[in-house]
Amino acid sequence: MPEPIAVVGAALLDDLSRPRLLLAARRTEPSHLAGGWELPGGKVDPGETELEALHRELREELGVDVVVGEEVTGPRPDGRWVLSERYAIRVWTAQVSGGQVSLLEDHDELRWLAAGELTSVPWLPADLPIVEAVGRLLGP
Ligand SMILES: Nc1nc2c([nH]c(=O)n2[C@H]2C[C@H](O)[C@@H](COP(=O)(O)OP(=O)(O)OP(=O)(O)O)O2)c(=O)[nH]1
Repeated sequence: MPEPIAVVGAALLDDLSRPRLLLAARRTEPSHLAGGWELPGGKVDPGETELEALHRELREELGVDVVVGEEVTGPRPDGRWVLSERYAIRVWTAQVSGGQVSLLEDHDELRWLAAGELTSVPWLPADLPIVEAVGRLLGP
């Protein structure tokens, strides 16, 4: 099996120390993923670390700087979550430290969801177990 392409994503929380809300973003492309909700992020570019990629993607997509919290580890031995045959994602919690969350690229809607609202949007199927894990971090 070839190594999967590295993707990174942020479980952007309203407050890292007392999280109640998770940011969900609706994809605009490609067509087979459009309309599905995901965690902001994207592919790691050559020569970039995963965390550099995370900060870059959040600036590009949402126009924000963030403080990164803990990794939300997935079932793979390397902590990643399988997205598809080709892609696997590493996910970290994060909180906005600068700028306003805005729709700049790749998404056409954003929603801050409380624990009881996490199933109110159609997440991309691969994100469901990730969102479930993040949901366990959210308080009332
Ligand atoms: N960013 C992100 N991608 C996800 C999630 N769930 C999921 O299945 N994917 C898939 C969609 C894509 O096939 C792949 C990530 O690619 P991307 O399109 O977000 O990456 P990118 O911003 O670097 O895109 P590009 O520059 O190559 O167009 O992973 C998720 O929660 N976040």
